[in-house]
Amino acid sequence: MRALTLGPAGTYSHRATRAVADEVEFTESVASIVAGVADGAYDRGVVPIENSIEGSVTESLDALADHEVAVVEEIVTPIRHALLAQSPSFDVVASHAQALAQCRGYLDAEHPDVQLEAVASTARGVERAREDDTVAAIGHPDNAGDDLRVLAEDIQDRTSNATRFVVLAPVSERSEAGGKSSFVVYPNRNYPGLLLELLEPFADRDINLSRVESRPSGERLGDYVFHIDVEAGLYEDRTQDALADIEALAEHGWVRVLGSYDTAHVLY
Ligand SMILES: O=C(O)C(=O)C[C@]1(C(=O)O)C=C[C@@H](O)C=C1
Repeated sequence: MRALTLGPAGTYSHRATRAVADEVEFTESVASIVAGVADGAYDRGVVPIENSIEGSVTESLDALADHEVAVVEEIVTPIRHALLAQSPSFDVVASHAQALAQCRGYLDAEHPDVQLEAVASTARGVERAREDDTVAAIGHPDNAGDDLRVLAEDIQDRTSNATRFVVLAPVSERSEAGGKSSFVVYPNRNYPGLLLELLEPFADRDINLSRVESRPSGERLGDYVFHIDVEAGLYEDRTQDALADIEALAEHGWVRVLGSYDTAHVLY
C-alpha cells in the first residue's frame, strides 16, 4: 500500500500514516495529498482534519470539497509537542501554524521575545533548527536525533491535545460500512432557515451529528460549503433517507458523499 502524507519524515501525519501503509511518501501541501489520491497516483492519503485545541485544518476541508475521494478510516492520535534546538539560546521558533497555536500559552510564558515562523510542517521546522542554531522547532521529541536537544517536553497548552486525521482512498473504494459517515454539501442557496433544513433530516431520524463546519464556497461572500459528520453508517436506511433529503435540498448545488468508516486510536 503506497500512501502520501505531509512531510518531510517525522511529522505527526507520518506517524498516523504508518498505522495504515508500509510505503509512505511525502509532500508539503495538504491539497496535493488529496489530489494525489483523487488522480489515482496513491492508494492512500492521510490528512489532518481537526485538532482539539485549535479546531479545523481548513486547508484539508477545502481540498476535500474540491476533489473526488473517499474517507475510509479516521485516526485520532495524541499530540505531545517538544521544543527542539541545537542549544538553549535561539531567536526563532519554527513549526506548523497548528503546532505553534497549540503551544501559544507556553511560548508566551517561557519565550515571549522569540519570533514565530510558520512552516509547512513540524518536521520542516525541525529541519530549520538542524540547519540554523538560532532556530528552535516544535515537533515530536523523536525528531531530535543526535544533533538537536530536547529543551522541553509536553509544551502543548492542554495535556488532552489530540488531532483527528482522515485516511483517503480512491472514490471506487468508498464504503457504506462503518459507524461514522461524512458529507460535503453545497446548497448554492442562501435563505433564512437553510442550515436548519439541512440538519433536520438527521435530527428527525435520531442521527447524532459529530461535526458541522461551514467553509466559504469561494463563489461569493456569505456563500458556504457545509462539512457534516454523523454517527451512523451509509448501510443504514435512516442515513440513506437523510441523504436523499439533503440531496433534494442541494438540487441547485451538489453533495459529496465521502463514505462511511470507523475510528482508530493510534498511540505512538
Ligand atoms: O506538521 C505536522 O507534523 C503535521 O502532521 C500537521 C499537523 C496539523 O496540521 O495539525 C498535525 C498534527 C498536529 O496538530 C500539528 C500539525
